[in-house]
Amino acid sequence: MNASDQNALVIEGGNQLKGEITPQGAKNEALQILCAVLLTEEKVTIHNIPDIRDVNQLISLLEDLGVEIHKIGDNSYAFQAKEIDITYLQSEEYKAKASSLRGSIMTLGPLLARYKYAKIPKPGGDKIGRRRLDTHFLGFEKLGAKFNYNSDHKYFEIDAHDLRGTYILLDEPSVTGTANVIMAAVLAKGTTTLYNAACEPYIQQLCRMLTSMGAKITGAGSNLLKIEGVEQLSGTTHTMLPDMIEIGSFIGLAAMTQSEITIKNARIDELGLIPDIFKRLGIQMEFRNDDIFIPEQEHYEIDRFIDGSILTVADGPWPLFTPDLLSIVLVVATQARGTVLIHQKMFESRLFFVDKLIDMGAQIILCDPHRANVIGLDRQIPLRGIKMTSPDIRAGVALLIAALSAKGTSTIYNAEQIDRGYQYIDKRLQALGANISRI
Ligand SMILES: CC(=O)N[C@H]1[C@@H](OP(=O)(O)OP(=O)(O)OC[C@H]2O[C@@H](n3ccc(=O)[nH]c3=O)[C@H](O)[C@@H]2O)O[C@H](CO)[C@@H](O)[C@@H]1O
Ligand SMILES: C=C(OP(=O)(O)O)C(=O)O
Repeated sequence: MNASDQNALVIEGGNQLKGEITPQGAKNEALQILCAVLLTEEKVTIHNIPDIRDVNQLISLLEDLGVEIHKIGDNSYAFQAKEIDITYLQSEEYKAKASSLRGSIMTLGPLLARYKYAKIPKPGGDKIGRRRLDTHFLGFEKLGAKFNYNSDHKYFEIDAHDLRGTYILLDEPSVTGTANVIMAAVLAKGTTTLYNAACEPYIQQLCRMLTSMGAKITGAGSNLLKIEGVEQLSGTTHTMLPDMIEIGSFIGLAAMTQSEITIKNARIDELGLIPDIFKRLGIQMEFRNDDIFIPEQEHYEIDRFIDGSILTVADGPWPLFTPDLLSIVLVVATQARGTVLIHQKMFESRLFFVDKLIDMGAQIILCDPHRANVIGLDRQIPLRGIKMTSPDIRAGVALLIAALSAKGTSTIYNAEQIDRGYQYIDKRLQALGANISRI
């Protein structure tokens, strides 16, 4: 038995689910916000932190760097980065921990801002194609940092003795890259104008938090930010938004399993195009105050474009549709009535999980690494349970949704991929009536 066999989900499919589910705090926001605690020596209290693998690893990394951490509630922590042990960056332990998740890359900006030096191994995260980091380092260089990549030891090392605000046109609106440059710029001398910035709700939340710490940022929510450097930042209290990717996943789950589900406290105002895209797949939903009610639906029919042509669902930087939900859209389409073209523009290896769906009986043509054509089965034939391995976090949840709708038993190996981003997923879905166990 290998390691991945030891963390598997066994799913008995075909049950209709029913009930209420509350989304966890947003994983990708948490990774930014946690890194921002390094920017001040004062206390920062954070609420709604999801209890998931990536986030817990980042918290542990902060602790190793010398941040004082107190758990003050189920999902609340107090952090105080009075003194940071910069020598820890030279240790093998740091290398192992920092390279195990993507979010660790965002310690760079705060470390540069406060300690003028940072070092990081190639970060981890999903293997979903090339994940370049140029935007981060080009941005730091524009602010005056000297960057060196040690290809023997696979380390990025940066010196930033004199960070100065300037005009930066990012080469692409990278989410973590934008967060890094913002965090380096808030304590730099002078004003930084950041154009082609990412503006996902994660970034907007980071800007809100930094502003409440005393940073001077305008333009949050747009792709043009102005950051006037300040001498120092103070402590604050911040609450994470609900995870929009979990919310989209639960909408997809309800449709696929023909279930009536209410997603509680969804912060609908922050979901951008997400509800609209699921509505175009034919999924009905009602907004009840801040809850999303998804009724049991026997059939759902994929819309066409106004000119009658086949619908395409594609990803893009915010406010376009997030790439992290395309796998879910794809799986939901397998049981819809109609056809859709899924176009994953950003990542070249994120659609490769469709072979598992095809094994389960789904009708999908993988046109190339970026595009898949899904011909919905309209529940005429259920998917069949199979044994499979989860290649990445969102494919993992898409396969879980497929398994919950399928006839028979499925086993999903490598379930830690799912645990990286979904809090107690088996227990929370069991509470809705799902038949899931962990082996
Ligand atoms: C920890 C974290 O927050 N991870 C998220 C973050 O990763 P991350 O910040 O690593 O992703 P980036 O925004 O840097 O870009 C992701 C990929 O898309 C490509 N790209 C990006 C922008 C663009 O306009 N065109 C383009 O092709 C990049 O070259 C890169 O290969 O943002 C991704 C894109 O939303 C999400 O999938 C990840 O879940
Ligand atoms: C790709 C993702 O995460 P990461 O960037 O941490 O790999 C994701 O959250 O979908």
